[in-house]
Amino acid sequence: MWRRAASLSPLASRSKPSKLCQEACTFKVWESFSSESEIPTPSRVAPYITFVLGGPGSGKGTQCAKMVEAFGFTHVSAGDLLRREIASNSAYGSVILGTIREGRIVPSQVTVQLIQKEMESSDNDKFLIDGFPRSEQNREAFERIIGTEPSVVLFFDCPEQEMVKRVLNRNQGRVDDNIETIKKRLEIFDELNWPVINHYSKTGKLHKINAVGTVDDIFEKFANNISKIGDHISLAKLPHSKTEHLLFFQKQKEQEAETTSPKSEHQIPPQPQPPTLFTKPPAQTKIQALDAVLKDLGTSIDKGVNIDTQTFASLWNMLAARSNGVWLPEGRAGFCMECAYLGYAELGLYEDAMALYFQMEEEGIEPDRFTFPQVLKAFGELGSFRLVGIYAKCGDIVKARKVFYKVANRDKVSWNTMLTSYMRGGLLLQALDIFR
Ligand SMILES: Nc1ncnc2c1ncn2[C@@H]1O[C@H](COP(=O)(O)OP(=O)(O)O)[C@@H](O)[C@H]1O
Ligand SMILES: O=c1ccn([C@@H]2O[C@H](COP(=O)(O)OP(=O)(O)O)[C@@H](O)[C@H]2O)c(=O)[nH]1
Repeated sequence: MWRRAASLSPLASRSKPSKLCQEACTFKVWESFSSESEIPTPSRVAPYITFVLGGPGSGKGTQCAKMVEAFGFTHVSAGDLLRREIASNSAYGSVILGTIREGRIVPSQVTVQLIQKEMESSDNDKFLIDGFPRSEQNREAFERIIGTEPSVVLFFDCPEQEMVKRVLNRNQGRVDDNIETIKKRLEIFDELNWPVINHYSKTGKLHKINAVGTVDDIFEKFANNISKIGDHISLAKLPHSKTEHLLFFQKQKEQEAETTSPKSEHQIPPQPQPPTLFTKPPAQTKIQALDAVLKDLGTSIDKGVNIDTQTFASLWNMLAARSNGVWLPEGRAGFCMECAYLGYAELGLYEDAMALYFQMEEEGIEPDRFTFPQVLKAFGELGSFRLVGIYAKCGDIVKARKVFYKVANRDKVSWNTMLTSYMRGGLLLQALDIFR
């Protein structure tokens, strides 16, 4: 579930002097804006968020528009949201206008709140957040208020000269597309955006894209980078022409509709299945992409970086590889299973998580320091008698028995479930045996 923090805490106390404090300096002006009434926390699956970073004119907006058309992401441009706020003549419009005209950054809570509203008004769960976060304060505010982190961060790397040329030719009548403001924006970008880029580089989420070249060439790199982490696009299947994009996206939607919507009202919608190991491997390109991601994550974990659960969940989605079942690269089976486990647990799919845990146990994979607390949590959330039931229903009496004997306080329900399982399996002697 993705969640939001209950309140917006002022940024002023964390700020330092100099340009770095410009957000905080204007905080008072925005205070009332950010104290709007809270909207109840939505009950939704964690969204798949991609931050799209890059200097002014690096081509973020152009590429995001293409991703929307081709793969159905929802494009949330922070700059567009702010310009919309100005156009709506809201009480804060004129202050936002002044900030943009000077090439400075609008206080984090204002932008985050606009992003939040935009995300909540969308039915989609795949977002490209363009031109945000522009500072560490932006990033921290997003994490605190929205309560989640991006799965992927893309950085469009473009030389300054090229950016200036593009912005001056943009011709959209923007108040900030003039040489003075561009200089200021580039200065601010250098000072405040690099720490964000470095942060995501350290967490292994950052993918740098060379933003010089034709729009189509860059798009291919952009889409490939997103597909490395997400399960939304298969690298091997990535189409090239515009018509192919549309057909591909249409097909994806149809497939998704088939797997998610019940055929009739009596039919139970399909539940995520625990992974089946070592089924048919996917195409070579996908194997390489998976290997690269796993290597990155493995290295980060080895270095002690705490990989966030959203990434684990994304990895799990990727590993599920839909119709092919799950394919695990050699030597990383344990790691992948743990990721999958954490993905399940984080999504609240405790039954699946526990089923996978027992599979891991059978494979001789011990939970590590990240997984173990989640195993305990899943046990607590699920109640062990339900596990006995799950196994009994699947006809796996050996596992059911194992769980049953692991539970210290066996209650009436667990005794009954175990007994019924034995009876159902025709194991009368074993059924009697549990009373000894
Ligand atoms: N690869 C490219 N080569 C040349 N011009 C480009 C390229 N990508 C975008 N542009 C143009 O550069 C300008 C800035 O692009 P835009 O997507 O608005 O950048 P950003 O959102 O990063 O500020 C636009 O006029 C756009 O048409
Ligand atoms: O998260 C954001 C995004 C944008 N802006 C302001 O909006 C301007 C335009 O941003 P946009 O992303 O639209 O343009 P780009 O910099 O990509 O050309 C920036 O210079 C900032 O003044 C901001 O304050 N916070």
